[in-house]
Amino acid sequence: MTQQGRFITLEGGEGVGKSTNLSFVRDYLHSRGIRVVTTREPGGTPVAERIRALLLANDEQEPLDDLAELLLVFAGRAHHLARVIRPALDRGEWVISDRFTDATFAYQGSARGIAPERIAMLEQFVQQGLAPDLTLWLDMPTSYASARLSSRGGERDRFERERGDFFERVRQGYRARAEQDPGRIVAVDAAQPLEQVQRDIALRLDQQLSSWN
Ligand SMILES: Nc1ncnc2c1ncn2[C@@H]1O[C@H](COP(=O)(O)OP(=O)(O)OP(=O)(O)O)[C@@H](O)[C@H]1O
Ligand SMILES: Cc1cn([C@H]2C[C@H](O)[C@@H](COP(=O)(O)O)O2)c(=O)[nH]c1=O
Repeated sequence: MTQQGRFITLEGGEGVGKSTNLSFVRDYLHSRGIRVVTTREPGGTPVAERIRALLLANDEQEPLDDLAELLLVFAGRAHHLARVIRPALDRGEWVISDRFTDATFAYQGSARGIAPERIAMLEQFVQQGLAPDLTLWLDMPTSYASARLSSRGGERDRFERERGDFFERVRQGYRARAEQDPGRIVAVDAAQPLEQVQRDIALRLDQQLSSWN
């Protein structure tokens, strides 16, 4: 009998350590004999990566409209679900994604100001009830994240160039999601040294694995 695949997402603002800890979660689950597919949003397939490039591009000549941004996010997600996420779950593999729909509520909803009801409508239409089983929300003060991003260097994408309280609104958006769905979304204090962050994640994964068995 094929085991049921599980869907885990990592969420949080810019530079909180999602990619770093996604590798940790993948290796942790591998070490327990679980077959894992890792992916990311926006992106995750060649077509969805082209949509990602559109979303992240800095085009000062023609700034992207907020509603167009939202629809592009869901267009990429529909394709990603059809080509990668659903097939992997159907094969009994676990999927770990660097960001998913909580990011849409935080960025397009809380930060850009699109009504959550509109996002929820698209969520239902595109995902047809499919949602993460567990979300690790890596949370830390926005000033820490911006210091980490500065030390990483490189050119900033369209989101990373946002100013004012944009990232504070993103953080509030994630907090609101976590309050609405405390059984699924677990806050992890991402301002701690990496070893402690990963001890907290491992503890949470252990609890979750035993409750799923
Ligand atoms: N707990 C930690 N303490 C200190 N530095 C960390 C910690 N976690 C990650 N970092 C460092 O912070 C930087 C950003 O980490 P990472 O790229 O994993 O974040 P991210 O959330 O995936 O970023 P992005 O939003 O840009 O995709 C990297 O240089 C990483 O090594
Ligand atoms: C899934 C998703 C993502 N975004 C934004 C958030 C980030 O700024 C970029 C992705 O870059 P990163 O390397 O993962 O930091 O996309 C968004 O606005 N809405 C979404 O649903």
